[in-house]
Amino acid sequence: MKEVKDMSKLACVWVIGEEVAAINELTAGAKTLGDETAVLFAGDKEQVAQILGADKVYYLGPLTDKILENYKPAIIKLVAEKKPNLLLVRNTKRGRLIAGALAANCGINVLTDITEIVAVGNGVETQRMVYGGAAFRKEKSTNRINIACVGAGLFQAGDRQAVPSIIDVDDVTPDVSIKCLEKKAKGGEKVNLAAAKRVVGVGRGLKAAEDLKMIEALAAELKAELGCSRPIAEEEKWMAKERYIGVSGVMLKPEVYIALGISGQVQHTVGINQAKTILAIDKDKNAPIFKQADYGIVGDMYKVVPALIDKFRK
Ligand SMILES: Cc1cc2nc3c(=O)[nH]c(=O)nc-3n(C[C@H](O)[C@H](O)[C@H](O)COP(=O)(O)OP(=O)(O)OC[C@H]3O[C@@H](n4cnc5c(N)ncnc54)[C@H](O)[C@@H]3O)c2cc1C
Repeated sequence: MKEVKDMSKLACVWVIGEEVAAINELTAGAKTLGDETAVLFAGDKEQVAQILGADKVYYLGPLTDKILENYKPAIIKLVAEKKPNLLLVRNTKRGRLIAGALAANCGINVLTDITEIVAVGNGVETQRMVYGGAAFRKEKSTNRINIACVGAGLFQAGDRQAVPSIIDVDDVTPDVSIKCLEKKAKGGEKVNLAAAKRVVGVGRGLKAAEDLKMIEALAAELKAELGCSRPIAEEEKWMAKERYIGVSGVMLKPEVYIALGISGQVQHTVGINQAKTILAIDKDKNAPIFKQADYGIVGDMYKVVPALIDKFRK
């Protein structure tokens, strides 16, 4: 029987990256957008086996004394040769830099900070936030090749994934005008809030860092991850930056989000738009968070949270 092309998909979508978890997440998205998927990976060769879901992995080389950008010549050559319809990179400084280099060298359109992407004809339609998260803009790119910079949590890696075939790219001459001198493990915690099913978020309603114990106790009862609004991480520094939710932080997709002492400014709420159920607790009945919440409790969180912990324990 003749092969039937799925018209809602592009012929070929690639993912470029160096972190396996991020690559697997982007690959899950690539599979929804393209018939054929491939990953361009630079890093520890042993990690290639952990890359799942794509049809192929092009292995560029290690990153011991190098950075991903050093492989720009090989990436540009491969893209110019194979002409995938769409490339996906993480929306990080490094990902954006690769996107810029590809745009300059291969005439590719760069689609930044996207919150939604669908294949349309031979191009893509994307949505992204503008005015600091106060509004969304839809864009359509009909360019032959596009590269989208995607934040954490837009796609979710599946559980059972196919093992790709591995292709060692052999004519790689890294451009080492920038050399990696030292790598240090990042201090603090590693958390993937974007994948959490339940999240308890706390805001400026919290009076002191030590009161976090009360919030942690609630999160523990609910088997939930802890998150926060930006001021709690950036200003107070009571929680790691990886834990703040919103336009400049993490985008959540949990079953349940509980907002404690968070007023609900748009820069925060865009990060919880995709939560299935939102419960808000705030002492101000006019707090904007109540407009978005499915359930609301107007009250002092210092009274409501211990009462909830008590109830859950019983
Ligand atoms: C460009 C830009 C990007 C930004 N990006 C982000 C982002 O990604 N994420 C983010 O979160 N913010 C972001 N912000 C900041 C954002 O605009 C808000 O300032 C921030 O979200 C407010 O945090 P909050 O709700 O914790 O604090 P507040 O707005 O001060 O709200 C505190 C709430 O706690 C309530 N409260 C006080 N005491 C109690 C109590 N005892 N019990 C119950 N309720 C109580 C108050 O009634 C109030 O509603 C950004 C801002 C800009 C300009």
